[in-house]
Amino acid sequence: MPETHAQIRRWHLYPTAEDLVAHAAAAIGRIAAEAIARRGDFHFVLAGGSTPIAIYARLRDLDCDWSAWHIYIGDERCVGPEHPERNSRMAEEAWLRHVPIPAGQIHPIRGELGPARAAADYAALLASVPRFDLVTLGLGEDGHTASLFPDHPWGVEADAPATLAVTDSPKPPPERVSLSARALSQAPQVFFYVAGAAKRDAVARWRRGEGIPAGAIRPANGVDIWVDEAAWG
Ligand SMILES: O=C1O[C@H](COP(=O)(O)O)[C@@H](O)[C@H](O)[C@H]1O
Repeated sequence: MPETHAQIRRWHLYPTAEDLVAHAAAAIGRIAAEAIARRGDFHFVLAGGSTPIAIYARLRDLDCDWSAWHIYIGDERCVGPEHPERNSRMAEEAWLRHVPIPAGQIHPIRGELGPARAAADYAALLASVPRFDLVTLGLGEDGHTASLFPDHPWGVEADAPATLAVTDSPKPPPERVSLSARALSQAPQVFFYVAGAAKRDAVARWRRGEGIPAGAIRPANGVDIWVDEAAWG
């Protein structure tokens, strides 16, 4: 559980964001193929924001059994389905509408319901999910991940709910839904994508062991952080 052990971090440093994208997309493809070979399906939690867009675009070219993929999202902004700030719309445009994953296996958070109802709705869905094989996350300039922000609840406790309703996010839009740190920590593999000089300060704080939200994601196998040189500093 997140509060009972330290975060194990494996940093993967790439010269450019393009290198990071190529290696991260290939790793996702490998993990998917292994999960499908082992159990017949692949349960994948997506990061939102702008950093993963190029990775998602790469995934369009994967040669794989798309019928075995099940897609979730780690956080959502409470705006309409077609709003430009909607994380699920970003993933749809960059990747999902270009591949034949069955529509019933793509599970957006219904941010249009507002934070409380959307969080409850998604928690009910997650209760029936057998497992996550891979969770992917980003890192905000203030150290946030998913929609877990500094000085806000992160849901690290063993009995924390799977989802949190956020009503006062410091980054717009203020209303959001996030998977809790506890839920995001329940995967054998957790990747963070971190690119660009704007993330340098957050990376430095994380490396120093400061208490940023990204540090609250503590899966038993540790986390893999894919970082470009601009963010590494
Ligand atoms: O608001 C959010 O920000 C973080 C970081 O996004 P990025 O644009 O800096 O890559 C993201 O991981 C999260 O999903 C999103 O809702």
